[in-house]
Amino acid sequence: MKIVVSGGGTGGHIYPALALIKTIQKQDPSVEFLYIGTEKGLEAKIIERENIAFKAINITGFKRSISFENAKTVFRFIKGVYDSKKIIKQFKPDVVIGTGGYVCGPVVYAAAKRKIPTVIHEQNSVAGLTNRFLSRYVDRVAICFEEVRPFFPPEKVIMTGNPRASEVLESKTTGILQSFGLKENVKTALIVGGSRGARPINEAVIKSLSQLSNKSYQIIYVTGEVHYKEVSKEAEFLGINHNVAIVPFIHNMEEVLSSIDVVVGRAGATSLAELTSLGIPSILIPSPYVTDNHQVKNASALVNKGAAVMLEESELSSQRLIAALDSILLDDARRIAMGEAAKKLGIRDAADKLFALLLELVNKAPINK
Ligand SMILES: CC(=O)N[C@H]1[C@@H](OP(=O)(O)OP(=O)(O)OC[C@H]2O[C@@H](n3ccc(=O)[nH]c3=O)[C@H](O)[C@@H]2O)O[C@H](CO)[C@@H](O)[C@@H]1O
Repeated sequence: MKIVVSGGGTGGHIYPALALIKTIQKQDPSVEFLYIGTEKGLEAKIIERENIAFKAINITGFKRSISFENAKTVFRFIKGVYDSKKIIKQFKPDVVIGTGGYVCGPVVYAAAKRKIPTVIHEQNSVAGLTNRFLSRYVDRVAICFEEVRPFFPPEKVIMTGNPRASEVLESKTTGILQSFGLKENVKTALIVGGSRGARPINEAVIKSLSQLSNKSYQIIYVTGEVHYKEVSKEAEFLGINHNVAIVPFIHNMEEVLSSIDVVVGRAGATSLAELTSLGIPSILIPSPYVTDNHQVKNASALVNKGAAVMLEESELSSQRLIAALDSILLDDARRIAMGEAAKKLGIRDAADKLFALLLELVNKAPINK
């Protein structure tokens, strides 16, 4: 069997794709994959590290206001469809899956037009623009939140959950905290502003560093690649203690998460799938800069069940951040209750469900289409 996978821009669209690929490779090593992304998105770097065949097309997203850039995007979309058709004709996939981000648009559209079975995977509680457009053409729409169902043609929708929820479960590793220069038996918070880092979170964390470095708990603080230099300089100036480890990005997040007691982060859907799968309490600061404010809706699904607390970016301050961390890390009963509430929300067999959906489509498809 041959599968084309496409998804990109940010980690939230790429890691579910990668988790699905890894699950399928384990269950059927004969399956061949081709990943189609862009050179500029995070996918080029992430997929390259995994030894998966990768082809890039050139495409950008639409701007919300009318602009000359949008005219260029239309042209790039048409060119993207043309290039995707060529790649697809050559690779001859049995099924094509898009996991979000604008790169999926031309790839999945081209596949549907060539009558190849197609699936899109929507991670969020509000549908992304590309997935809304593609849902008219694809065979199935796999979702992770019930709230998103009404955005799509009802007969195509199937609840699978996010494959990353399955992957993080299998990755219990010991000695991870030591690899960050931290202690193994001390309560640990992970602070991370999504896959690209978030300046407003970084600003609040920098202001909190001196106080945090005197706490009985320890911190892994992921700045985001582009912010790392600036944050490290500030931290050096402040002379932080050895209980805070600062890194630009974590490539083995699935291993690290199993040693974490609380996460402070954005409310990206893939991160939330990981947290609920493992039952990790969280302090969520939804990004206000995303389509239809969907991170607030993602976060609310956890907050309403007692699995997370939400801090709006507009009310974020070092005092609030430290108080939220203290209230969970210094209160065992609360931390455990939040963790249990999170665990109840996890869909842990998501990767198997998504693979089963692909198989169903491939087996139904007429031969020699
Ligand atoms: C600004 C933006 O458009 N954000 C969207 C993007 O977020 P973003 O890409 O930040 O997505 P998520 O927070 O959902 O997922 C991030 C992924 O990257 C991984 N990771 C992160 C940091 C790191 O150092 N190492 C690492 O491996 C996480 O473990 C996770 O698997 O996609 C999500 C899923 O569609 C959406 O919900 C978000 O709204």
